[in-house]
Amino acid sequence: MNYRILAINPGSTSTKIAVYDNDKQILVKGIDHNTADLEKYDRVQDQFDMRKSEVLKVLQENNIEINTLSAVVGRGGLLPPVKSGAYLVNDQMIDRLKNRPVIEHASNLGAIISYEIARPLGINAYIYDSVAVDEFKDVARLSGISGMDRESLSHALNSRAMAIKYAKENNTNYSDLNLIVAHLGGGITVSVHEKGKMVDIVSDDEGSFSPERAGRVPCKKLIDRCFSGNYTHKEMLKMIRGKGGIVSYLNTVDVRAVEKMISEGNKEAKLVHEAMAYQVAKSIGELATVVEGRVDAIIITGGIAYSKMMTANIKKRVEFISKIEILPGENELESLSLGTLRVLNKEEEAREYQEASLAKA
Ligand SMILES: Nc1ncnc2c1ncn2[C@@H]1O[C@H](COP(=O)(O)OP(=O)(O)O)[C@@H](O)[C@H]1O
Ligand SMILES: CCCC(=O)OP(=O)(O)O
Repeated sequence: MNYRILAINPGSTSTKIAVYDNDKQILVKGIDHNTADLEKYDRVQDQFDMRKSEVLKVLQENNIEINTLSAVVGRGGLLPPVKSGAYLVNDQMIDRLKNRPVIEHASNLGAIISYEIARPLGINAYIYDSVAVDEFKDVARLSGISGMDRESLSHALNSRAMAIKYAKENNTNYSDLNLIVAHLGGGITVSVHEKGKMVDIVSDDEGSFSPERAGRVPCKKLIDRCFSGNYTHKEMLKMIRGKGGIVSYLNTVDVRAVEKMISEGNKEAKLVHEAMAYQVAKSIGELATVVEGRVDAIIITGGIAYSKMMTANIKKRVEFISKIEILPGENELESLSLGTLRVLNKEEEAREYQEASLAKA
């Protein structure tokens, strides 16, 4: 059977799409959205029409008729906790993402755009390995404040795909290994995978700062700033997501630009670069305790894993824990498409999204 799959990955500044004929990629395209254009929208949800029409335009320009599609898959957004793998997009999921997302995030549009393209065609829309994949053990949920549990929000799609790829390349099974995966992109999350389950993470507000996020910051100082009267709620959120991390020190989110500054002798750039590596290493060390030190490998992935300077600085601090595998870039469009192909081929089953039955069902 031949299947054609459209994969959609909305990010903070771009929408990446790919079309696969079975496991063969026939189109890949990153649609960049102008920052000034995006700032016109109050909520992520308001960008729906603009992003959907850009996706359809790219398909048209590349002579891909939408009625040749077999399924559409979007990066799963900030839902309440879900399991790993595929979910069929349904009205309940759309209602949640449109009206009550756990956090405003571009990936919330993945399911919505997919659904709106798929529905008139009479085909299914899916999400795969959502940001909200939650396989935490109970002990991982406590934050230290009753009623304020930790949340499993991570780069699950790329992190799980890289962990599975590592296992395959080493002729073993994901479910036989303990792995730590550090995803280093515009946001950074680090996850620990114990025998095929992502049992804990260090999220993008619990660990390292990243190009555009603050990571863990001193709580008391943050509270004082919130109540200083100088900032709105929206401005404070932006300070930790969007305008935090590297950009707050160096006015760029591009690690390549930071490395150029370092090569030109900029000492602050060197310190910030080193501090990020130092913080990522601390997150890896923290998660090694979850599996009591029995770590088969540490995988470093994401766009920043292309940086030899960054990976070397992380490696020197964590190689005492386990061997290091560098798998640069992010494989999200391929992971979405191939996951959906497995569903279409009936090798995997897509779950039904139901609000009440979430992660523990
Ligand atoms: N060759 C490279 N060397 C250093 N950093 C890189 C390289 N390629 C990409 N990056 C950095 O990776 C980051 C983006 O990573 P990516 O995984 O694409 O993130 P996102 O999908 O969150 O935007 C940017 O900071 C970019 O500068
Ligand atoms: C919350 C984890 C997912 C995430 O932040 O994704 P991006 O880095 O792509 O924004």
